[in-house]
Amino acid sequence: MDRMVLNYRYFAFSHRSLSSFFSFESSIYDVSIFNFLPALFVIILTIFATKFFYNIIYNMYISPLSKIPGPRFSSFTEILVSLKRPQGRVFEWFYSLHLKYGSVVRVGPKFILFDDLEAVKFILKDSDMPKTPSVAGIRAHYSLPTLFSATDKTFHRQRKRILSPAFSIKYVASLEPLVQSCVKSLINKIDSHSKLSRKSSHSINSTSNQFNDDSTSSINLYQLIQFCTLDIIGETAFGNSFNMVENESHPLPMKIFEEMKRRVMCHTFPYLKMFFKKDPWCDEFISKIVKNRLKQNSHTTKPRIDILQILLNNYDPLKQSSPTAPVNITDGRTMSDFEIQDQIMEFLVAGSDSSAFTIIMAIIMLLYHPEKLRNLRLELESTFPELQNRSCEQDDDLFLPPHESLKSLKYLNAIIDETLRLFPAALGGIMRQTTEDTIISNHLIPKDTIVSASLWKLHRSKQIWGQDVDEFVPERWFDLDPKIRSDAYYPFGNGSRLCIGINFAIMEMRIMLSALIGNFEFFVKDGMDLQIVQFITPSLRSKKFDVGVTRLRESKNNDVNNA
Ligand code: HEM
Repeated sequence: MDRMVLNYRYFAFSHRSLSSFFSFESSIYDVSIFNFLPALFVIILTIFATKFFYNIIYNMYISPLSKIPGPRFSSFTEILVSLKRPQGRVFEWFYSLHLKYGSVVRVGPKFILFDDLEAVKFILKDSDMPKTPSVAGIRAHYSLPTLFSATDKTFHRQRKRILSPAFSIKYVASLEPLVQSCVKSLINKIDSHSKLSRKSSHSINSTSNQFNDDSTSSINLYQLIQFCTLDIIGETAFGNSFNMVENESHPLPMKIFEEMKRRVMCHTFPYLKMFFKKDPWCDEFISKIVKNRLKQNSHTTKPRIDILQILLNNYDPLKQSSPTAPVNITDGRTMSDFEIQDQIMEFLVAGSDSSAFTIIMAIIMLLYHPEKLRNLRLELESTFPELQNRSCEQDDDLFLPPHESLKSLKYLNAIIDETLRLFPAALGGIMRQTTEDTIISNHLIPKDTIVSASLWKLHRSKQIWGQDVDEFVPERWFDLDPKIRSDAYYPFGNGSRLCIGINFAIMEMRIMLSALIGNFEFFVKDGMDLQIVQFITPSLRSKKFDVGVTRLRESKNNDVNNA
């Protein structure tokens, strides 16, 4: 009791003395704070300025990365990369920097490009480094990873494990009839245009592959191919074709492009986020896909197994459904409804854009290299003799080869390989981040540095591929050293992050390319804008490749008559 009183007295005393101290001092304090404010401001400013200038000096002269060549400005800021990004031409700038500075180039204080074989092999295959945190910029929400954008290894492994059954060789083979039905719609649609073209009066010079008429019979082949790859992903992954080819118009490709561009911009300029307004169209479109499937499932006991069903099977209603709530990012097995939405978006983008881009680039290359086009046709005609006996008058005479017989076609496969060499989807490079101090290409690369494998440059290295590296030469693949294929060619990435859709994409490209080239003669329009841009996936900037078209038999008959 005494102690309590004592303690209380002590508290009363100390409290009184403290309050008197404050009341006594406060007037002095009020005066002094104004006196000291400018000094305080100067001190804070000096600390920041010192830190700022120290960082610049450290990055320019002291950091182990300071010995790596690159634009002077890039040694202390990444702003040059940020400024180039909105134009979608960063890949071209990186390429020119390699030409200027060599194999290892510094493009930011902690951002290094590598184009030599050993370094790229180490970055993609041997080291298994995680993706850079910046990949989160392509997610719908920063805290919710997807398979492509995962940086956490456990999360990535779990998510890949649950999705892999939908991409096994056996399962992909079972999807062939669905792919064929979408490609059939494509060639039927193009055929209906070629019939129009027969009726119209424009002239086509079939020997020079030129087409100079603005008549309605020209088609935007790039758009049709994009529609077809989206129909295929809709049919195979989500259970319904979007019928884009059939209707010949759909906002989806443009809306996806705009949304991806918005995400890149928000990530590049986070302080301007409020100016990049989100269009709810994509979310609403995807939400309809999910609702339709749930409705279909309520009428059947045996739901179809595809990507959408795998996502729904792993739905966890207890996981947060709002992107603002915290999330356990190490759990890649279960998904909230928000995560399912974004994973679907990812498959729509990854599963259609890269394939469509590769197919259109292959066709462009073939149209500008008629002798290669002829070689492909000869190969198709010798494998499928029915191609030589077709009549263009019969509608059901369109050529649609089975995948099994395309697998061994040397020239067709070489064309796909050569296109992916010259125009890999990851034009700007594949980025990873070091998790510890690491030696790459004899340079000490500190922990947390972005290291990028410059695929575009490696795929065009004269030392590896020869003097004709910039030429389209499918023949180079016939007797290529297998070591070059395995170590210097990464169109689908490598290691644990290898493209999950590789088997699917190859089947799709073989079928579509052979069906297009086997059925039609395309005629290039003058003055096409063929500039490539890359935001997340690459595309033609104009979103257009306008061509004239006729059925192949007919164009051959014309050649004979003209002769
Ligand atoms: C010609 C067609 C394609 C090309 C050139 C291509 C290229 C690539 C590349 C280079 C990567 C690795 C990126 C990295 O390591 O950072 C990748 C990953 C991925 N691709 Fe593809 N891709 C194609 C088609 C597809 C298709 C058809 C799908 C789906 C149906 C798909 C889905 C994915 C996914 C989900 C990833 C992330 C895999 C992971 O991180 O584990 N891709 N792709």
